Amino acid sequence: MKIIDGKALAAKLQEELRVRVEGMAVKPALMVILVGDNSASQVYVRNKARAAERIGIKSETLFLPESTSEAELLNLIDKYNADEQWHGILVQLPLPAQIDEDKVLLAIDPNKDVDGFHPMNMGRLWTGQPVMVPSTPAGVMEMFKAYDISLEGKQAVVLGRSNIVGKPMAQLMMDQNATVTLCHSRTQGLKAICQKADIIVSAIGQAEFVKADFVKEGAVVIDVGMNRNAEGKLCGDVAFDEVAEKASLITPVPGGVGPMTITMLMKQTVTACERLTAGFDNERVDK
Ligand SMILES: NC(=O)C1=CN([C@@H]2O[C@H](COP(=O)(O)OP(=O)(O)OC[C@H]3O[C@@H](n4cnc5c(N)ncnc54)[C@H](OP(=O)(O)O)[C@@H]3O)[C@@H](O)[C@H]2O)C=CC1
Ligand SMILES: Nc1nc(=O)c2c([nH]1)NC[C@@H]1CN(c3ccc(C(=O)N[C@@H](CCC(=O)O)C(=O)O)cc3)C=[N+]21
Ligand SMILES: [Mg+2]
Repeated sequence: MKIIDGKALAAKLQEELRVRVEGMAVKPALMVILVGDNSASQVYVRNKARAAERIGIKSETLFLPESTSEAELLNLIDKYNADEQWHGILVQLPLPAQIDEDKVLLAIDPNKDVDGFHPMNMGRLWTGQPVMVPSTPAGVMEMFKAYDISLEGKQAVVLGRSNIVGKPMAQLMMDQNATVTLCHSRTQGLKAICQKADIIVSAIGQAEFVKADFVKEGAVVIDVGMNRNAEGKLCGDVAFDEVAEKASLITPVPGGVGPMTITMLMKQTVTACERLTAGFDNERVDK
């Protein structure tokens, strides 16, 4: 068994981005909007700010109260859409109950949608013309590349069908010629499906759900989950110690997918800046 070191790979890719940004006349700028005081979200936005700083990306985090109305948030998004100094706009999810997430994602200019969550960018991904790719699945694909994991003809199983992880993950792997099975809470016979997989990507948010008997000898196991176990310790969806004995490659939590997510978000911000300063428009230009 070998551990896929997301932290080290993220550091390497961030250094490459730093060099790329050094050569840019206009420095990329990212606006992160956090509504409410979700403690996990605070950690994530702090990690994003740190990575931006290391790379030379300007970033600002707007901390809005839990009581913020949908109209207030939509107004702010309009403001940053129109403001040329910002190339990326990210609204941290989840949002408080009074705010409709779909409306918010639709309001962000697709050219500035560094999360790749706007329906336009989602649609482009599914039709094979990606511009902005959701950062978590993009980070997993970078791991496959860095560790020479070919997806060609492989049986891949994705656990979780969310718009931000499971669905784009399945699409990206299919695009690399894997045969993908997308599982969710209504899937019957989930364990047996996993047992046939060459590659398992778990993104369900259930601590230690994927056990050793789910996993074929030699499979690759990617753990996207970010959970707290009974002792309050950060852990993934995979029972790491027992699964590690069967997997050929496995990601840890922390230090696996999380740092890659942050890094791909930074990469998209750099790309958004390059495209916007070159005058590309997502809605009109087929590039
Ligand atoms: N490391 C990183 O960078 C990131 C980590 N995460 C983490 O990944 C996990 C998933 O996130 P996200 O996609 O946003 O979560 P969602 O809650 O939006 O989606 C969870 C998905 O998992 C499915 N699911 C839940 N329980 C089970 C189960 N017991 N068996 C099978 N399927 C199940 C759900 O099924 P159904 O659709 O039927 O309800 C749903 O499709 C979370 O732990 C989150 O914190 C998320 C983003 C980035
Ligand atoms: N609009 C939006 N975009 C997102 O990309 C988004 C989001 N909302 N909401 C929440 C999820 C989750 N997410 C993570 C970011 C960083 C780590 C991360 O840095 N993880 C580290 C350490 C985390 C820790 O110490 O708690 C690690 O796994 O090693 C994890 C998860 C982005 N998300
Ligand atoms: Mg909501």
